[in-house]
Amino acid sequence: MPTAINNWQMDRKTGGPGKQEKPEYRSAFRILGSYVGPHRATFAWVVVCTLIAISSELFQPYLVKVAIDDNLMAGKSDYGSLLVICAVYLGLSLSGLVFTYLTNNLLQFAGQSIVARIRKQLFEHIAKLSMAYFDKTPSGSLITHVSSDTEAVNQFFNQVLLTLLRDGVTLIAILGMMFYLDSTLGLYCLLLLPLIAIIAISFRSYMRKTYQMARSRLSRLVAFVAENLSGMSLIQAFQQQKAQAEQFKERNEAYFSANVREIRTNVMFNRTFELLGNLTIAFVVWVGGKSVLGTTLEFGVLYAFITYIRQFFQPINAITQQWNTLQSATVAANRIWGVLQTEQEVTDPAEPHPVDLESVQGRIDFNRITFGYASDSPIFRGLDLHIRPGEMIGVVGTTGAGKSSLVSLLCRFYDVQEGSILIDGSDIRELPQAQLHRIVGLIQQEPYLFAGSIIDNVRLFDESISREEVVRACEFVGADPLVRRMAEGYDTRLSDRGSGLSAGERQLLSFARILVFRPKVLILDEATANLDSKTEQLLQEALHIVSQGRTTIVIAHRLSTIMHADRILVLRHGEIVESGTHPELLERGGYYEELYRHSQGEHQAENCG
Ligand SMILES: Nc1ncnc2c1ncn2[C@@H]1O[C@H](COP(=O)(O)OP(=O)(O)OP(=O)(O)O)[C@@H](O)[C@H]1O
Repeated sequence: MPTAINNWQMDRKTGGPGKQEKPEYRSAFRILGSYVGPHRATFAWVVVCTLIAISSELFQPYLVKVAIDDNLMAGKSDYGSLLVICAVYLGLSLSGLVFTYLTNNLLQFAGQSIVARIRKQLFEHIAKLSMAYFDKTPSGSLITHVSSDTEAVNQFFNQVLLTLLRDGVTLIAILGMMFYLDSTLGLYCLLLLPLIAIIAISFRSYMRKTYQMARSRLSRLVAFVAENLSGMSLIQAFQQQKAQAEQFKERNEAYFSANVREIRTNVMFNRTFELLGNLTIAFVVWVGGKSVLGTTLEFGVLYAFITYIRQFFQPINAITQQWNTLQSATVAANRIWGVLQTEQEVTDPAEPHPVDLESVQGRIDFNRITFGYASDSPIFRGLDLHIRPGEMIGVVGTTGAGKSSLVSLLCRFYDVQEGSILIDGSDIRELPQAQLHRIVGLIQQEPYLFAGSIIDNVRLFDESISREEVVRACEFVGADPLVRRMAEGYDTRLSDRGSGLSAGERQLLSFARILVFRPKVLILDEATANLDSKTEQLLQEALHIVSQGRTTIVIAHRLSTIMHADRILVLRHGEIVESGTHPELLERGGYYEELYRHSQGEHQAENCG
């Protein structure tokens, strides 16, 4: 929830999301081009089909010209050839239809396949990135990469590419036909090109601005809604609905006005082009009409010319309209590439040394480790800690002392800067990560549950783990009665992150998960925080069962969770300042004893209450 509040404040300070990135066309085309390779044949067919479709459409006015000049105007009563012309006209219309359909389908298929591949690559790559990357990158921007950015790339293939190809070729072909029919009139039309370019360029920058404004205001609106949804409990608890509605209204109106401005600009642009087209037709009717009257030009040629002029403006319009899409696709492609190029900080060794999982004993050695999230401010400076197989270690300490960081290092979410961490004498950097995570199991304060059935959540979608094993694990940790009370028992589908369950119930399921996966080293990071004493008692019992035969590290603020540990460590500013059993530490009269006295006071207060 603090994230949501911080974002609201940031948003207010900066007035919305950051500046639009500049498109880098060359690198974007190189990136997108690299995906085209496997679909080369499809794209070749797209070009062929497009050329046939364009030819079919452009020959139609020419056919009418032939009918007018060679038949009607020539005064022939040759119904047979007129019928042939009509049949060919119909054939061309049909071929235009069929080949346009084929072009669209082929391009859609290739485009969608490329985008599906990019999306898959992105998702798989993001899942492999190190925790340091997620510390720096807001999840919102990753969601944008996987959803909107890939969609922008999709539009590149299905809209921009198609327009550039079809309308680009159409434009050139129309000019060719015009010159073929009458070079003088063709030359006049060519003179129009600079005028068209001036209009397009002057509108382009304005259209880009309005387009970008609308997009950035939309993402601001969407981000605001997303934050509100994730922070709904806080909003309701603090009665912030009215204040939030006001802020939403402001963003909504800003998006509305940006949209209206964008539409107005587009309409203005289209109408200006239409006006220019009509003026050109009027000009051609005047100049060409004079020639027809002077019998230097055939009537059919004038007819075909007018039709071509009408067709001439449509592709220019379409290409200009695609400019914005091209820009956002370019930015998106570069952004996606940026993520795909991000290297993992924690990697598997070139030659990993796998161990036999069954023979792992669970001995852990932190050998003079030095680590800091920023390398110039270490949390641990040469920390030494050695844990025997099967030992249960309790870790307490002040906030920010480095308790969670210590276990993050053991899970290899980050690598130490100096020293080493060994499991049974093997450096964890030498183990394949997949194996390390089978050896070390972590239960956090907020257990993560996926949308899926209870069974799948416990066995993490691993079908090789039988239903019976899951049920047995749940029985062991005391989760079975809770599951059986649910409407569909073990097949009950959990909603978003298990929101239908209490924190304790979710935690019980994550204990069962640990039993099923049988890691040799078990870590509990504040796993019993935020639970009432009754649920905590239930989890204590579950922990007792789960920790049997395992090296267990328990980080806890509540001393009741770790009182019976074989050894308790007190961490302060990244150093172990006290170490011993519960009675030993009490006798010592240090930080632990102070903590214990404090917790006893709380306990008595709770009982009195
Ligand atoms: N991902 C991170 N990026 C940068 N700094 C971090 C990160 N996680 C923790 N820190 C910092 O490292 C220090 C140790 O944090 P850590 O979470 O390990 O403490 P802790 O003892 O578990 O605290 P708590 O009991 O409050 O959970 C703190 O100063 C914290 O601000």
